[in-house]
Amino acid sequence: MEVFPSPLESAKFIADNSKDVSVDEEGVRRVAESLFDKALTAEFGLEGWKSLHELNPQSASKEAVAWVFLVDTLNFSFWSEREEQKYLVKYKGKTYSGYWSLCAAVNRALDDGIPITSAPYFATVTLDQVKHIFRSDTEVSIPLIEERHRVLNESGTVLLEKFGGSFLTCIKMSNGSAQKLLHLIVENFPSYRDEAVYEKKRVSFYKRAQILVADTWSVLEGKGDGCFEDISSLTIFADYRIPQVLVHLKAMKYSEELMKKLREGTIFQSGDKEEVEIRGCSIWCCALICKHLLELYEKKGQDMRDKINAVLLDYYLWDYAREHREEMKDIPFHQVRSIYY
Ligand SMILES: Nc1nc2c(c(CN[C@H]3C=C[C@H](O)[C@@H]3O)cn2[C@@H]2O[C@H](COP(=O)(O)O)[C@@H](O)[C@H]2O)c(=O)[nH]1
Repeated sequence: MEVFPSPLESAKFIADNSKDVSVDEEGVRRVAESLFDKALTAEFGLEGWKSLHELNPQSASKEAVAWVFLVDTLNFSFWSEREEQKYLVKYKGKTYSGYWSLCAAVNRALDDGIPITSAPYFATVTLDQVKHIFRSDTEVSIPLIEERHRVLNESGTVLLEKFGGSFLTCIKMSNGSAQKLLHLIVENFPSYRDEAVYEKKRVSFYKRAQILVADTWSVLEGKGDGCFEDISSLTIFADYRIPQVLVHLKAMKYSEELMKKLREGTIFQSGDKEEVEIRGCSIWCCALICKHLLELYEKKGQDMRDKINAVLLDYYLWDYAREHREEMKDIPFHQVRSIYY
């Protein structure tokens, strides 16, 4: 059995050695306090995954699980070099950008009778078919279209060869363990192996693998095959929006030098020191926010461990970032073209 570095241990190691990114303890405390009342609302709960997002599947069927697997296999790199020229998809009268444009394109294909979520289809889908399915309603195409085609064929082939063509089989093999499912995903689907080397040590983030476990938990409403007793062992998902919102909320800080590079629009490479520090410190910062939030409730005699975890904190912060895009525009996000997030 291969050894996988733990994203949480990786994050602590990165945060302890980071030069250009730091977690602000006082800021973390303030964010935890500001979330105290929120933690009890529907916005923070597992139900929000369906009730707040019309493009997400509303059922807990095998087809809904297949939808989650397909979307999280393609859940990466939606940012555009110029804000005014973006990939957009119109669906049922609404125009969607970023991650939601991916979901809109998938739902549009399904409505057109294209079985995009079925493994025999996406294992052999052609590049031209992928270009048609993810066609844009602007001049700007979806980024990394060739890589998307490659990971679709790769993931579909693995699903067919190892799991009878169904991700639900993979979920059942995890026997209700989030960590087991995480390892099955990283072990069998190469495009999910989101790792780096930092200060000569192998570190992991497993952003798409962890969000796939989390979205599986959400779409199955934490019940049946989706009841993971260790769901709280997952970390937040180190994308390019969570770091932005943590800096905006002053729970995390960038050095002057890094801020200058970000403001100049530097394109980093996957695995660069700055990128690893941004992602690792984001995971560690959110682990501390969760810890403080649980302690605040403990002081009031309330054990909130089944209502507060990194998954729900992540979903809340990610939705917050989308709703506060305007206020956050002076905080740059780090630009990397990568299939990992
Ligand atoms: N940390 C974290 N990263 C997330 C998500 C999601 C979608 N999850 C939604 C689905 C159900 C839940 O209720 C969530 O609302 C996408 N991403 C990442 O964001 C980036 C896209 O950003 P923008 O360009 O602004 O759309 C890109 O790296 C993408 O991989 C999340 O939840 N957490």
